[in-house]
Amino acid sequence: MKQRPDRLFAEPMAKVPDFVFNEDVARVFPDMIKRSVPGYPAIVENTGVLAGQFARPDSALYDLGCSLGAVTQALRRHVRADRCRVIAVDNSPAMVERCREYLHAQDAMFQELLPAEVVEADILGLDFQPSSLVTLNFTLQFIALDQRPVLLRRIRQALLPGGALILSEKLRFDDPTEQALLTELHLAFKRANGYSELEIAQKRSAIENVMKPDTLAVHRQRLLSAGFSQVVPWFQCLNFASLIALP
Ligand SMILES: Nc1ncnc2c1ncn2[C@@H]1O[C@H](C[S@+](CC[C@H]([NH3+])C(=O)[O-])CC(=O)[O-])[C@@H](O)[C@H]1O
Ligand SMILES: O=C(O)C(=O)Cc1ccccc1
Repeated sequence: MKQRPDRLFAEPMAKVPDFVFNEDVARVFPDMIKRSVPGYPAIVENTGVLAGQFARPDSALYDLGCSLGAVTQALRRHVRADRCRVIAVDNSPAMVERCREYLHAQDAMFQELLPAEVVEADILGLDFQPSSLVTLNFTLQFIALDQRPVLLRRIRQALLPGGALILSEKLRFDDPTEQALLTELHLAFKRANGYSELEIAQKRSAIENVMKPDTLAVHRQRLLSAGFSQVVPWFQCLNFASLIALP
């Protein structure tokens, strides 16, 4: 499928509107996320590999906040457990429409893929089926702070023994030196990927009210409070990390 470059914040804006996952964002999303999130391709591909170890027969695999379904595609490439199905969920109509198109294209290219359905819904209102794997790939950071514990508790309750939640997030750091260093290095990553100072500044202003990163300590404590027994970080690239949470 054709890859369009992200130029959404390239021209000066009188007032930068809050970031929303609309049609404009969906159109450039693969380019935007690869150039903005260090380690994103490695996290997506290896989420599929990890899922292969946790997936159990006759269970659901959830991709929550699926956007265009990159994680769903990785799950379908790597998971071999019998009679598993992927349930990809997003509340952005533009993302869901394109996600379905991408999955149909994957169906046309490969045989014997896991069945996948894309549901247009708020993940806070889901009635979870018994599940061996749940992924929140850069989605929890967009959920209201007071809703995060409720969502994690529901996920924990849906998880079967031997299953896992894979949680990927941008991190914030309490230590000012660590926060400043990793923020500066993330800026260098964006510049190296062709974003201008104006694009970087306007994007930052667009996401600051809608995307609220937590520290690793907050994530760990909240997961344990939600009933998870153990939290194992498996990937970090600058201020972006991914955790395995075991039921
Ligand atoms: N309450 C909600 N209910 C459903 N979806 C939501 C909600 N809030 C936000 N979203 C959706 O969560 C996604 C977050 S992007 C995930 C990337 C993807 N996982 C990827 O691996 O490519 C991360 C980013 O852009 O940094 C968007 O598609 C939102 O519409
Ligand atoms: O943290 C950032 O600076 C980002 O740009 C992350 C991001 C990536 C894609 C959509 C929204 C936020």
